[in-house]
Amino acid sequence: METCRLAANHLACRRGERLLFTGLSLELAGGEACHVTGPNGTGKSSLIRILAGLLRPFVGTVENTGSMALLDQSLALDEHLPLGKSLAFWRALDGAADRDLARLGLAELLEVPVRYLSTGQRKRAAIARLLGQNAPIWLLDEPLNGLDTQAVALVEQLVAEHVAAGGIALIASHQAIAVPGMRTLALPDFEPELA
Ligand SMILES: Nc1ncnc2c1ncn2[C@@H]1O[C@H](COP(=O)(O)OP(=O)(O)OP(=O)(O)O)[C@@H](O)[C@H]1O
Repeated sequence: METCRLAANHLACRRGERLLFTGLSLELAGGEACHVTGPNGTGKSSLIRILAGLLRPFVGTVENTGSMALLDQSLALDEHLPLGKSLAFWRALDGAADRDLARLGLAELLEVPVRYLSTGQRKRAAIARLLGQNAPIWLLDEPLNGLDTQAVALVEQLVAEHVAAGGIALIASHQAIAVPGMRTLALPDFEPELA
């Protein structure tokens, strides 16, 4: 896997008139995972979006070496196509074979239109897309939502494998997630006054 690094320098995040967090710095090298925790509304998803380059920080900078793949609540698959064809669209762009479809329990669902997939099946499909991107840096926003116990264990295993192979995983989740050696970053539950 290509060398990777992800650093956030003195980030502050403003949403509307609220300052969600300030002075947030982190640095992750290849082989490291971080679990971002915090009560509802503290800014876990906002942090992930800032790191992904989808939201401008109020203050601070993000640096990354290596490409990033984002897993969040949106599913970037054509709802009207069967799952297999929808994944094939991205496979043609990524130039990589779909990985682990059987392991994700998707092999039997390739003929099913994406719009008919259940919540957990949609999440599994999103994970297939994540794997297909072959990105060294994973940004995962609530990756366990909607998954059954077996699938939760599979995600934990996939993250552990990714990190063991030299990748980075940053995971925002309310739920406990077991990955060996993973650090925790707890977002504070407070609202600093805007200057
Ligand atoms: N576009 C927006 N404009 C104003 N406020 C916003 C916007 N998007 C989100 N917020 C607010 O920012 C705060 C943080 O939202 P965010 O989704 O980052 O929190 P979270 O920690 O991921 O929450 P949860 O645990 O509920 O998923 C919330 O109070 C939310 O209402």
